[in-house]
Amino acid sequence: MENSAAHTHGKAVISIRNLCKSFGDQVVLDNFNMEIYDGENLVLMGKSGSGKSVMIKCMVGLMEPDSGEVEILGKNMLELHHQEKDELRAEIGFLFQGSALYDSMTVQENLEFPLRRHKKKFKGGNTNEMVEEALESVGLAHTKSLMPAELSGGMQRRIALARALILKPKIILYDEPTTGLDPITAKEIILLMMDIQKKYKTSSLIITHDVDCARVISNRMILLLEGTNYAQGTFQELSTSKDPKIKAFFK
Ligand SMILES: Nc1ncnc2c1ncn2[C@@H]1O[C@H](COP(=O)(O)OP(=O)(O)OP(=O)(O)O)[C@@H](O)[C@H]1O
Repeated sequence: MENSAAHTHGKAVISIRNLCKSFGDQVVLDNFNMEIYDGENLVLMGKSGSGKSVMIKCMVGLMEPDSGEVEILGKNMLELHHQEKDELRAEIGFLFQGSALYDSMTVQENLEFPLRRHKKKFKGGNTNEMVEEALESVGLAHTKSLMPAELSGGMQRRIALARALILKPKIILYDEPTTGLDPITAKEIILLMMDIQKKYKTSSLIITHDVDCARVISNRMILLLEGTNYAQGTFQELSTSKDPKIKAFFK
C-alpha cells in the first residue's frame, strides 16, 4: 500500500470511511476509504466493474451501503432526510459519462434543469444571467438556443460542464470526462476543468481510465482494486511504482 503525506492536506470536503457494499455473494466495496480535500483534484482509477459507480451512488445517497460512513461538507450523508440530501446534492455538480444532455431540449433548457431542481439554492436569481455566465465559463456563450445534436462532441461535453457548474457547486464529480473525445478535444476539456477549478475554487473527484488526463489534472490519485483503495499517492508516486498491480493501471 502506497501512501501520500495526507497530513499536508487541508480539511476534507468528502470523507468516506469503511464503505462496504455487496450484492449477494459479490463483494463490490470492502472497507473502501477516501478523502477529498478542499480545493484538490482527486483522480479515482479502477477497472471496469471495480465498483466506482457503486461507490459514487453510495456517496451521494442513491444507493444504501451495507456499512460505512459518508461525510460530505461536514454532514453525515447516510443520516440525512430526503430533502436534506437533496440540498446537499445541490453543492455537488455532476458531469456524467458521455455528457448526458437532454436531446429534445435546447442548450438553455438543459442548463436551466438543475436550477429548476434546486430552486432553494439559487433563490430566484436571474436564470438568464446564470445560464449566460455558465456558458461563458466554458467559452460557448453563443450556443444558448441550439440543440445538442447541432454541437460537436467536445462542445456537448463543455455544455455538460456548464450544467455541472451552474449552481456553483463546492464539489464536482467527473465521470470519465474525456471518454469518446479525440486527444486534442480531450486536452481542451482537461484544461477547461483546471480553469473551472481555479475560477470556482471547487474540489473535484475525477473518475477516469485516461492516464494522460490523470497526469495533467490530478493532485492525488486513488486506485480502486478488489473493493478497497489499493494505493494512493501522486501521479508521480503511483506511476513509478514497482507493484505489478499498480503498474497495470499505467499501461
Ligand atoms: N444494482 C446492482 N445490483 C447487482 N449488482 C450490481 C448493481 N450495481 C452494480 N452491480 C455490480 O457491481 C459491480 C461494480 O459495478 P460498477 O458499475 O460500480 O463498476 P464501475 O467500476 O463503475 O465500472 P465501469 O468503469 O464499467 O463503469 C459490477 O459487477 C456490477 O455488476
